[in-house]
Amino acid sequence: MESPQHHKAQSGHFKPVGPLTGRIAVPGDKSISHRALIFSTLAVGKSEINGLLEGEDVLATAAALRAMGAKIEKTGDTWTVHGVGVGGLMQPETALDMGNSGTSTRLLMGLIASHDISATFIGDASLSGRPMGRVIDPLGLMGADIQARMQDDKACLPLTVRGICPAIPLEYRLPVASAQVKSAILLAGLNTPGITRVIEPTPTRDHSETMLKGFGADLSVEVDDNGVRTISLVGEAELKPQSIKVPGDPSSAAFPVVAALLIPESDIVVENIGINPTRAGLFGVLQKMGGDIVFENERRVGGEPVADIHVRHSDLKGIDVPANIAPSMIDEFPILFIAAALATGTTTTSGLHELRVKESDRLSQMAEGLISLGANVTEKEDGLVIQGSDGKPLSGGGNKPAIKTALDHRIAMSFAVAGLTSKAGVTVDDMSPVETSFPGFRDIFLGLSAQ
Ligand SMILES: O=C(O)C1=C[C@@H](OP(=O)(O)O)[C@@H](O)[C@H](O)C1
Ligand SMILES: C=C(OP(=O)(O)O)C(=O)O
Repeated sequence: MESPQHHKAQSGHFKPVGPLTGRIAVPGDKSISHRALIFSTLAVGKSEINGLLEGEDVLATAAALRAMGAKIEKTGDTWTVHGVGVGGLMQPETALDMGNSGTSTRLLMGLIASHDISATFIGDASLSGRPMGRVIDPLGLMGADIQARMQDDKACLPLTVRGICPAIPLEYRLPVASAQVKSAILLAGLNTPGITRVIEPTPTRDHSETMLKGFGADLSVEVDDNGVRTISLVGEAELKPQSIKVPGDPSSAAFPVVAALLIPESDIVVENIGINPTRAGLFGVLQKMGGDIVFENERRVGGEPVADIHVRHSDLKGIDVPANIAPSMIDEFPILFIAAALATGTTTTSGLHELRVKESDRLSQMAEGLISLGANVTEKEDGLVIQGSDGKPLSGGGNKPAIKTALDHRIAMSFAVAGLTSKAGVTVDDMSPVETSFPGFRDIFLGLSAQ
């Protein structure tokens, strides 16, 4: 019932709306939700999770963990996980269907790599084109045997991981700034004797480190003078069950936040959003562009900083977005590009090669879609240069061909927001991928514009 769906395309039309007003919440953080389920599975005993994102990506992780022996159920608003303990995973009987989810795939590959089991990973057309060599290389060094389909010299799904126990502890310097690769290695390290070390020249989201410490793992982080982080994890860990509250997802909050900045007279609060600095880069960039964004009621929930985000309509100015901020807002560039297209002046982005290997090539999909709506966009190898419209709505238009979303939820949601701020509305060819990360997306916007 909860295995990932492979949907039929469902187009959507988004018309200009009046001011957005009111208070809303968005679903739970996707990164933290995946990790809450995985770490709870590795604890001995019963963990409880509140605020879990019930999007298809997270449900794919849950289904795979069940197939490897975890008992995962929902009662009322609370998810309970009866963990099997580090080293206790069972051999899954069928292939693990990861749907559209890169995080599920790469983290679970790491988990399986140091267990004496094997698993085949399959996924949808988007996921099946994404590069897996970045996890295959370090997990191979730890002793796992991974056989993948090759596509244009790139290792891709379907692939089979044959884990090894005991695996060999690894010291690994990340060649690409990726929290998924870091987390895959740490997960493999949990059931490996000795110390596993990941060296991270550019910091990425640190939820795995924070949560592993919370679950009782012996993990330390050292930061040198150049900001290079070394994460050391003592293996053969024993994790203790936890009670976890998942904050609202800043990557989902990004859509109503940008919509409220762009639509005149809007004034909204998005409640209970994670503002971990390794995730919240977009909000700082929008503030630099002149966006009226205030963090209210700042507090900590389960080790993560959280705030209510108050946003009012603002006249945005284009800026030069520094490349080193990219990891802290890597999933938010599509919606930033919409904001930039309506700002006054030029916005320049760079250092964004990674955007080409997400659910779609987000640089080319966004450039193509924005140009079709009348925006002035230049696509470079590692970023977009966008000449803003000086606040004038993009033309959009009923007879323009639908925007192509290429199975990418963030492209779909970005152009939905573009439609709300356009002259004549925007049609998006397929809104079904939105279910991967933001169930209820449309209703939340309807609520804000109806008030
Ligand atoms: O670790 C995670 O939860 C994620 C890391 C990022 O991917 P990369 O590690 O590929 O940058 C991000 O794009 C993804 O949505 C979630
Ligand atoms: C890149 C994303 O997710 P994943 O890598 O898990 O598919 C995303 O949610 O924008």
